[in-house]
Order: sequence, then C-alpha cells, then structure tokens
Amino acid sequence: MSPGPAPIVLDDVHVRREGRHVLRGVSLRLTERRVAVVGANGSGKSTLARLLNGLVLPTSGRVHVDGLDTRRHGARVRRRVGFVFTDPDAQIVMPTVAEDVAYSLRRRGLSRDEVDARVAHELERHGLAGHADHPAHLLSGGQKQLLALSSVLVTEPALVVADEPTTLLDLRHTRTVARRLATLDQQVVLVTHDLDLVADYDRVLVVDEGRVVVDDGPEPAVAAYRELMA
Ligand SMILES: Nc1ncnc2c1ncn2[C@@H]1O[C@H](COP(=O)(O)OP(=O)(O)OP(=O)(O)O)[C@@H](O)[C@H]1O
Repeated sequence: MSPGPAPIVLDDVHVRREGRHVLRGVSLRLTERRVAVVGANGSGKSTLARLLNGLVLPTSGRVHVDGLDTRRHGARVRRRVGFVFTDPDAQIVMPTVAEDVAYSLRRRGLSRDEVDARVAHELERHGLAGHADHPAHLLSGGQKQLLALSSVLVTEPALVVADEPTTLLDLRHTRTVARRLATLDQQVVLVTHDLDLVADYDRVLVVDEGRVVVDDGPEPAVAAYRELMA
C-alpha cells in the first residue's frame, strides 16, 4: 500500500545563522511524489532539506509536514520523515549491519520476531542479506549508504528526504541508490548536484542565495540552472 505524499508546506520561511541570511522567504507546497532540489554550493539546499524534519527550525515563518508544525511537533515529524545524509557514517550507529537496522525499530513495541523479520526483509531488498552479521564499518561506501537507507526505510516513513546521498559513491552505487529512491512508494525530496538523477522527477527546485529561483519540471529547471551558473 502506498502511503501517498505527505503534504509539505513552507510559509515565508527565513533562516538566519550567525547574522547570515541562509534562506530568505521560501514559500512552497510540495505534494509531488518526486521533488528534487539543486543549486550551487552554499545556496541553502541542505538547510531547506533539514527544515523538513525539524533538524533546522525557521528563524521566522512556518514549516508543516502532514499538518504538523516542525517547531511544535518535532518528534512526531521525525517519525514521519526519514532523513538520509551524504555521509552514511554519520548515521550508522550500531556495530553490525542487522543491529543497525534493528536499532531504528527500538521502542516501537514490536516483538523480537517482528523486528528480525522486518530487518531481514529490508536487508534483502538492498542486497545486504549476506552481510547481516558483518561489522557495518567494513562495508564499502556504497553498501554503507544502502545500509543507511535500510535503517531509514525500515521505519516506514511517509516522506524520505535525502541530502546528496550519492555524492560519495561511484557510478554503480549512485545508480543503485538512485534507482532505490526512484522506486520507493514514499514521497521523496532529493537534494543533489547530479543533474542526471533529477530527469525523472516530477518537480525540480533551483535554490540560489537562499531563495527558490526556479520551480519547474526537470528539463526547464535544469536548463535554467545551467544558465544561472554559466
Ligand atoms: N549553522 C550554521 N551556522 C552558520 N552558517 C551556516 C549554518 N548552516 C548553514 N550556514 C551557511 O548557510 C549557507 C547555506 O548552507 P547549506 O548547507 O544549506 O548550503 P548547500 O546549498 O546545501 O551547500 P552544498 O551544496 O555546499 O552542500 C552556507 O553559506 C553555510 O555556510
């Protein structure tokens, strides 16, 4: 069963950090299943992504996910929003592959058997079943990113936000991770510098100096971004 997109609403969001305007008045309603965010280094993409799970709070304005204000309902928002970081080492917390995925299911009132079954299923989907009992730190970079994705997806989030998840990966693992994101039932918001990855997305936002300056389909948005960077 597809959970359907969780509406994401940003209402005149400003983020200031140490006197800098990182985001300047971003208003968006994101209901498409595949939304990509592109833009130059330092333009504010990560900050925009982190707003969606309450990791960053607006200095002014509001962010709602599924009707929940990220400022008031951070914990509930984070249960709905799975976040994948660029560097999987930042989110792998347990010694072995299976333990790491199981850790995401702690405090959910599931039986040991249910946890084991869900972990096994998730590892199978990501080609990691044969590594279940291996030390997580011995996986390759690409396998680690698939493990990080498994640990996020095992919780069945309504929305998956991925902040440059393929930046550290080779071409083969980039394709594997991109394909996995592309085939998820969930709504996906992908921040990326890899313009090939956004071709099949429903909507592409171009961020520049803290503003969304282009909001369009992939072809016109990428063309506008190339022009902006020329
Ligand atoms: N906590 C913070 N304190 C100070 N400055 C910050 C903070 N967070 C972000 N910034 C600044 O805000 C700007 C936007 O940062 P952000 O990480 O959102 O950019 P980005 O578009 O994701 O960049 P990249 O493509 O390089 O990852 C940068 O100039 C960054 O230095």
